[in-house]
Amino acid sequence: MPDPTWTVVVPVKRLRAAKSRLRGALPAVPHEELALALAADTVRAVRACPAVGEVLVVSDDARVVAEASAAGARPVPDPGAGLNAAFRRGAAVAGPRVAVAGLTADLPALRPAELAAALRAVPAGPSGVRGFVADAPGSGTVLLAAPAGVPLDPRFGVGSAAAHAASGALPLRGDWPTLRRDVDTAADLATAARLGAGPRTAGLLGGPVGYGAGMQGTVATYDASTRSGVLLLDDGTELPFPARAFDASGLRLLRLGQRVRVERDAAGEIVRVTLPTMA
Ligand SMILES: Nc1nc2c(ncn2[C@@H]2O[C@H](COP(=O)(O)OP(=O)(O)OP(=O)(O)O)[C@@H](O)[C@H]2O)c(=O)[nH]1
Ligand SMILES: C=C(OP(=O)(O)O)C(=O)O
Repeated sequence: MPDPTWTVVVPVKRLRAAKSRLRGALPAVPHEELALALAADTVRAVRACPAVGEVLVVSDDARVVAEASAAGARPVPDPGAGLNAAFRRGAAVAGPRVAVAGLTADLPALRPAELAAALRAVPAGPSGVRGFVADAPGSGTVLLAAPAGVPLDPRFGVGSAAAHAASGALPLRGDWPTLRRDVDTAADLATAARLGAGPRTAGLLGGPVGYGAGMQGTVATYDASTRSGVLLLDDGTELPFPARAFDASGLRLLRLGQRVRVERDAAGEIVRVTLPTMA
């Protein structure tokens, strides 16, 4: 039997008011650009998910509406009564005979295959059970999915994972790190960047405002068996680097005393060690 086709409802707040806890996370990037990039990467991943037939973006923000339409999503006016009302409006537009999932718009690292796997995990058939995916900390919800004929009945907001479970929704269990990684804070953004943010968000992270771009130092210690070590920065700071930073360099080895360039993420962690001559 083929997988059912889902309609996914993605609500996006007015950019001016959205993602307030993230304000200032990228000091050189206007806040609305960051909020828009998170939503654009989320919608792009949902559109690329083979289990999804239609994407409804519930928003009153003109830029969000324009981008959503250009990306092949269908804009739905926000009723202006908060997040759950926005989800309910999207579900109503989809209609009662359609499988509807609500997804938050702050998942810039989302991989379409993880969304597809989570939607496959929703019990099919006449049981009438909704499924939800908790966010990485476990208290919030990133996805609430209702099979055809079952009302979405969204309970998003603080403590929504418990609220969804209490309302009879089934917690969907699976290793879906990019689906669970909603971005509320600067630390969440750094984690999403490590998981691999979508192109719009990555463009803001790695552009001229990139963290630590141009910082240089020398290799103080390097252990080939763990592919990790310590760098001595030009300002005298010693900075350990993990194997994944070395792996991202494309180099085969590092020599002690070798001069390197260091790329760090929003949280200050080294994500790549390269030679100063490398692009
Ligand atoms: N359409 C619509 N979307 C909303 C509304 N409130 C929240 N959202 C969206 O719901 C998702 C999850 O909400 P939060 O993580 O609380 O995001 P937020 O309210 O923008 O962020 P904070 O200001 O930091 O709480 C985000 O994608 C928001 O854009 C609303 O009233 N209408
Ligand atoms: C909107 C929610 O949470 P957060 O604001 O933590 O993303 C939620 O979990 O329903």
